[in-house]
Amino acid sequence: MKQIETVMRTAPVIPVLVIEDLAHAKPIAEALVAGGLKVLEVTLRTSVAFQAMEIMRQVPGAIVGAGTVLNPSQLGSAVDAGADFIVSPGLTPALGQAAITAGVPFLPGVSNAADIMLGLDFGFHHFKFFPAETSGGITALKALAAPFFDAKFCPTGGISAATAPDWLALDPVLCVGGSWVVPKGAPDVALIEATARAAAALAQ
Ligand SMILES: O=C(O)C(=O)C[C@H](O)[C@H](O)COP(=O)(O)O
Repeated sequence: MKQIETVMRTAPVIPVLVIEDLAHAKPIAEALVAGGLKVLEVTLRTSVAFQAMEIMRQVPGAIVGAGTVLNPSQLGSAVDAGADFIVSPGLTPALGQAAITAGVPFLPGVSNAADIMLGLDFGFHHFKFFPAETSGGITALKALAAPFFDAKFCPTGGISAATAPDWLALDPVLCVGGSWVVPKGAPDVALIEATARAAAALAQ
């Protein structure tokens, strides 16, 4: 199992995926990996999310994590479904403890100093800055990164192909997350692969 820093350094962009139809799982994962984005975050927002993760994990090269993990029960189910890593929009003591107990790479969501301090208490140094744009954007992350000089971030929420390079230029930012790579609906695999290739090319 990879460390969360290794996962974050694999590609500059983590596509945030909302899979509504299980038939879309394989073609989307194949197109993303072909385009150079190997790290995939499947949000637990749909009833087929766990099955989608299992299908995507069969695609050679794919590193598949679960997103929108809100509590220990969902974390346990995601680990059972083979999640390579776990992403949450926020951090609670119960979820932090569950991630440590499970020994799974974990990227907890933070949006302020207290969130980061809770994470540090657990020994976490890698965070999803969420929701990135509405939490103050680049200015806010720069301010937070000053006292928390050891912390590394994956800003997510409101980031686009146009703004991703500005975030990736920040030292503590190892990658960004975003749903822009895979538009909703039936997958246009050629478009997804091309968008992924452009995103992968943003590597620092
Ligand atoms: O579902 C989750 O786990 C989340 O925490 C939220 C997602 O990461 C963001 O909604 C993605 O943001 P957009 O790229 O602006 O669509």
